[in-house]
Amino acid sequence: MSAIISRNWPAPAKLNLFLHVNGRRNDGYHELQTLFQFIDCCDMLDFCVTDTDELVLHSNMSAVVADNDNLILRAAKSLQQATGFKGGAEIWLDKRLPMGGGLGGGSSDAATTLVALNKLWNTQLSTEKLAEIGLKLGADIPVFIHGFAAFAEGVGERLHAVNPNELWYVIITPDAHVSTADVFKDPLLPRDTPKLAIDTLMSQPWVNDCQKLVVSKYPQVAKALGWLLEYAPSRMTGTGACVFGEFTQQQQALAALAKLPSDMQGFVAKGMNRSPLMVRLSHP
Ligand SMILES: C[C@@](CO)(OP(=O)(O)O)[C@H](O)COP(=O)(O)OP(=O)(O)OC[C@H]1O[C@@H](n2ccc(N)nc2=O)[C@H](O)[C@@H]1O
Ligand SMILES: Nc1ncnc2c1ncn2[C@@H]1O[C@H](COP(=O)(O)OP(=O)(O)O)[C@@H](O)[C@H]1O
Repeated sequence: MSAIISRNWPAPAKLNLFLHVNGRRNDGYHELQTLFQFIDCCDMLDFCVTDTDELVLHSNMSAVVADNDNLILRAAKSLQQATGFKGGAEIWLDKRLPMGGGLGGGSSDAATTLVALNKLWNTQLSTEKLAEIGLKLGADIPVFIHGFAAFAEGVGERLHAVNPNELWYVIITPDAHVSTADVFKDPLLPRDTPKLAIDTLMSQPWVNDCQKLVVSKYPQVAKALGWLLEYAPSRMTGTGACVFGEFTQQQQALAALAKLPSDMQGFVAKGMNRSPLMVRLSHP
């Protein structure tokens, strides 16, 4: 009998609708306040439970990230260790999201792996426990595990559900790799934005405190943002390099994208306050 494959587990991307750096902690990490919203563009994962403890990943990105470094295998291993589960899994990743651009695809893949395997292995960890395991692998993983748009504090682990408008976005992926570590190391990064109270979020102008620094160092990001600002309110997500412009109508977003110069790459996406992962979780 052939093994059963559980298919089509989505790992959506996120945007940081704003990102404030409030200070630096003693351990070197930065205190942030950010507003996470998912978008309807996803990597897709399939899983098959196996009898031995082996974890095997098949993907269309393996040449870029070594298996040992892949957050998917690291997440699966962490779940085995936390639960003592004796079996393993074969995992297929269809990588569709641009990597390392502040869209959180790697973190989302890890979150989907934890949520899916917890169900398929019947290990029955709570969402909070999964988020705790995820946080050790990356600061953005908990929000993908909880699956609701959130105002996040700390390094991104203290989450409060919020409902920002689900707008349409034109997202540009500049041809630049921005290292998160380098941005946070830079002496020119502003680190003193006063903390916001949650009830004032929607009435504040939304900014990304990393943007000015990244724009000054990466002409490709400056160019993409400059172009987008001609059409819509626009910002960078995370520590870059991707930038997004906000549109109320899909049609407007598509019309702007159609004018994108041929030396830039981009796509249109819809904001989602509920992750498609949660919808998949409720299906067999
Ligand atoms: C700032 C965000 C916003 O979403 O940027 P993006 O990664 O999405 O661009 C994330 O929280 C990023 O989280 P994560 O992706 O886990 O960060 P990592 O790559 O592990 O961080 C690399 C390095 O950046 C520094 N770092 C990271 C996060 C933080 N709150 N303070 C820091 O000082 C640390 O030196 C860390 O070793
Ligand atoms: N499954 C994965 N998908 C994408 N990146 C991964 C994965 N596993 C590990 N990584 C590493 O994590 C880094 C950050 O990836 P990603 O989450 O896409 O970007 P960001 O953190 O900028 O939002 C990548 O550059 C890559 O080295």
